[in-house]
Amino acid sequence: MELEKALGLIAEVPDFPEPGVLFRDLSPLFADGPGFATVVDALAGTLSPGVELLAGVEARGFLLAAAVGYARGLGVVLIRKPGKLPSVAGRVDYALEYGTAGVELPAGVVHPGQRVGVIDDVLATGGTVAATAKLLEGAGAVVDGVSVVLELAALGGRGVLAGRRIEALQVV
Ligand SMILES: O=P(O)(O)OC[C@H]1O[C@H](OP(=O)(O)OP(=O)(O)O)[C@H](O)[C@@H]1O
Ligand SMILES: Nc1ncnc2[nH]cnc12
Repeated sequence: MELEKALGLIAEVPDFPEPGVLFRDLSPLFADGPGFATVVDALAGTLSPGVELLAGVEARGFLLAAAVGYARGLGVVLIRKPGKLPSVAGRVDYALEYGTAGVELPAGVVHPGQRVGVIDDVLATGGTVAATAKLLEGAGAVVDGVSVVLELAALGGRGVLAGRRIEALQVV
């Protein structure tokens, strides 16, 4: 399937999870085999050549990072919401377009100097990716690019992540 058609499978849901938010729901894209494959291949094509490990952000980022990791022969570190990991290397709390959240890094998975590519579905305010980068860099890793399916430019994430290599398959 063509990338444009695959991206067209993303649904827009007004006023979710709260009034005023136009929620981008990737569920129909994830459920479409050819569409999902197209997007995974396109994301795989955005990775820096030196990337050694992928970081997937819970929950939608897990799906994409796992598939891209398989496609490129790379492993995945799960960046989790707080309270899920038995052994934690670090935690960062942050604000979202809707509410607040936190992320945790599992202990003993990321090594100093390791080049990690960050994968998520949506870049909005940039809070999630900034927190993820802080976690990874706190563990001594090198964040070597951020790849997302959809960037919501009006929410300013690219500015928050100034200086980082950001690859978005679609910017709206
Ligand atoms: O750039 P930001 O403003 O930080 O927003 C982007 C994040 O918001 C969504 O995750 P959410 O926290 O809703 O979690 P989910 O994947 O578990 O639904 C999305 O999957 C990104 O991770
Ligand atoms: N509008 C939005 N749609 C989907 N995910 C999001 N994460 C933050 N803002 C979002």
